[in-house]
This record gives sequence, C-alpha cells and structure tokens, in this order.
Amino acid sequence: MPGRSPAGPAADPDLDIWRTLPIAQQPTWSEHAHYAESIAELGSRPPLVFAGEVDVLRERLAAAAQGKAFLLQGGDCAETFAGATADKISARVKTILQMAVVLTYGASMPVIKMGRMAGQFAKPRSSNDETRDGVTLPAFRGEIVNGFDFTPESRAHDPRRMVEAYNTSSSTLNLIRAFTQGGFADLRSVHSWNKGFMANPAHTAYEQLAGEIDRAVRFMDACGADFEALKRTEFFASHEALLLDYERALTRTDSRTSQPYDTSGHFLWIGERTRQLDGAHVDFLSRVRNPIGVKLGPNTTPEDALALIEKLDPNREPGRLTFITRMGAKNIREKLPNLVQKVTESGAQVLWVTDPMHGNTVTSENGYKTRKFDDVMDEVRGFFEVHDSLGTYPGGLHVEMTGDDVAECLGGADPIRQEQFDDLYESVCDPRLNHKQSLEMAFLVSGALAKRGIQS
Ligand SMILES: O=C[C@H](O)[C@H](O)COP(=O)(O)O
Ligand SMILES: C=C(OP(=O)(O)O)C(=O)O
Ligand SMILES: [Mn+2]
Repeated sequence: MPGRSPAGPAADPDLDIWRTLPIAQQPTWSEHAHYAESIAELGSRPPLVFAGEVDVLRERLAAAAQGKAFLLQGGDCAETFAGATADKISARVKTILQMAVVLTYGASMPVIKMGRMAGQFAKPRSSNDETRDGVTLPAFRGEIVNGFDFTPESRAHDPRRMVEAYNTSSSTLNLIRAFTQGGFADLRSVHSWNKGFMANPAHTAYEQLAGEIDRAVRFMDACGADFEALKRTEFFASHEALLLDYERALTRTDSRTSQPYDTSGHFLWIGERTRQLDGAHVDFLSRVRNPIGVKLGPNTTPEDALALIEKLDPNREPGRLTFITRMGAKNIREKLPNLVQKVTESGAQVLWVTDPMHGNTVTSENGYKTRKFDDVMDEVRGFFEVHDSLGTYPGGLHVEMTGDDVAECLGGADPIRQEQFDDLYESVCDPRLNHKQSLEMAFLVSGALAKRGIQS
C-alpha cells in the first residue's frame, strides 16, 4: 500500500527532507562499510514503543500544559551500554518513583513519570575534538556513535553502534515495563523506600512533609483504597533525538492512524545546539506525531520560541510541545519572563518545564565538570517565581540524576565534596544528582508545589 509500511520504516518522502537541510552535531560515518547494513537492520526491527502509548502520553502532557499534572523527567546525561544492568536500571526507576510520590503529594495532582532512559545515547558536544597530553582525538559523542576510552579505535565513529543502542534500549525498556507493571511500583513499597531516606539525620528538615505523606498513605489504607491499582504505574521513555539516522530508521507508519511515529521512544526532544529553525532536527521532528520537547537556553528570543511553535505545533495541540528551559540560575529571573509572556500572549499552550542542570555547569577546582546543588535549586526556585508572577503554570522538572551513590554534583543536605570525585565520579558526560540529592530536590519542589496549591 503506497505511503504505508507498518513492517519497516515509514515510506513518506517528507520524512527525508531533513537530509537536504543543514544538520549539526552528526557523526561522520556515511562512507563507513557498515553504514547501510546498520540502517537496514534497524529498519527491520520491531518498534520500541507502541504508537497508542505515545498518544496516551500526549494526553497526559496536555493535562500538564493545562496545570492539571506535573512532569518529572530524569535520568543519565548519557546512558552507557555497560550501565544497562538490572541494578542500575532498578535504582534509577526506584529513585524516579520515590521522587514522584513526594511530588504527587505536594502538587496534589498526577505526576507523569518519564526516564531519560532506553535511548539516551547520543551527545552533542561543544567541541569536535578532545586533547589529552598533546594527543587529539574525536570527542566522545555518546555510545551510539563512539566509545568513551581515549584511543583512536574507540573514538572512531561506528554505525554498528546504532544497533547496539537499539538492543540496549530494548532490554532497558523491557525491565522498566516489568518493574512498573509487575508490582515493584506499589505505592506502599515506594513510600517505605522514602523512609530510608528520612532515617538520615541530614534530612530532618523534610520530616514534616514525610510525616504528612505517611499519614496520607495510612489514611488511604484505612479507607480501603484500591492498592491493587496502585501496584502499577505508567512510565514513559524519552531521549534527545539527536542522531537522525537512528530516529529516521525507527520511524514507522502507525497502522491505526496512518501517521508517522518515531518509535525509538515516547517523547523526544531537540537540544539547545540543534534547534535551528531551518535545520534538519526541527524539520524531521515536525513530521512525527510524538510529543516533542525543545531545550531553550538563555539566548532564546521570544521570536525564536514563537517560530518554533509555528513549525512544531502549527495546530496548537495541547501536549504536543514542551519547552524545557535551561537558563542558568543567574539568568532565569531576567530571561524567562519575557519568553513566557510572549508565548502566552500568542495563545499557544505549551508545557513549561525547567532543566536546572545545563545552565549551571562549572569546573571544580580539581578539574571535574560539576554543578552545585544550591545553583540547581536556585534555578528551580526562579522558575517557580517567574511562573507565579505571570500566573502561568510551572509544569515540570527535567533532571540529570541517577539512583546510585555517586559524587558528581556538589552540596546537598548530606553534602558531596569535590574530594570525593576521584573515587565516585562515574558519568561519561554531565554530572548527575545522586540518589539522595534527587530525593532532596523532590522534597524541596514538593514544598513549592504545595504552597502554590494553597495560594490558588
Ligand atoms: O549533555 C549536554 C551536552 O552534551 C554536554 O553538556 C556537552 O558538554 P561539553 O560542553 O563538555 O561538550
Ligand atoms: C545536551 C543536553 O542538554 P542541552 O541541549 O540543554 O544542552 C542534555 O539534555 O543532555
Ligand atoms: Mn547533559
């Protein structure tokens, strides 16, 4: 049937227009001996997500855009193949679920849970190369492109890695689905994990809130709440749609609607470095039905934002477009108001989410890429302040985090110090909040959400 190929990549020629447009941050591998076969292999594999799930997510995000839900999106800056173990995946899912319970209580509304997981393998970089001790090699661009080891073999771009990224995403997603549907996500277990966090004397400031949640759970139990239903939860997969070879090969025509869906994940975002209006990324993502995010840095003008809306969400469909602002703590109070105001005046209904990580990266005195917990929280506070003052809705949180006890970001109530980096810094790209810092952030944001609830 013309234009319809449910078993392989969608055939619509418009899905290839991006190939004629300027494109940033791509690997140099089109002449590689294994390029064509790797793309063909991906094209023959089953979709990772079902288009119906993607539609459900769009509805959930529409509710968030209307101030009736809150998005929690978190995970590694860069997933790795070796890091896709049961322990690490379960720790990350567990931490996101723990954060979500705390946020649900504060917001008194549903929290949409989404991992930067099962596909977050491609990284845009500031520089094409990296030099160490006088040796210059291609920069690490995420394991879907090349290896982290600093050798010429490892840093060579290899398209076969796309198939490995697909396989790793598939097994990660399988485990996420098992955890979130098979009883692991039971509200009572999640709540009891949070009691472990409270046992740390550093966290006494959160005792009142934790106590309130505890009473709420016991109250629900006493009322005979259906805890069976609370044993399962929705959980969505997302990543930056940077590597268009991969995204295109996994784009399928949905047999129900005949529309193209990028089945590599439920939600895809365009990064700050690839959001050029006439560039390949904006064009390609404008043509798939998934909900789309765009990162907006401090230099974004209201005109840029309005033009992105016009291209990516011409029908002004709630849930279609999320703006993920990453201004930096120093800029947010100055830069965000004008943007939100002009977008709101235009009548567009986007979902506003804060990424308090990427505008707050610094280098520690001992040479590690890091972020201060206080700066991160300051940006989150600024985000809430701006939306409060404009009467708009701060609809979500996008964080680089892990469930493990790493030392990558500085500070927190049980503070991480730079001396710990040599032993406990594991990220292959940006620094992540560790398990405790992530939960602490959830308690702080929950408090902010609860205050809004009382005000409204
Ligand atoms: O995750 C985001 C980017 O890939 C990352 O911040 C770029 O880092 P770099 O400036 O070290 O290249
Ligand atoms: C690359 C990233 O962010 P940004 O595009 O905002 O720099 C990221 O989210 O890891
Ligand atoms: Mn990052």
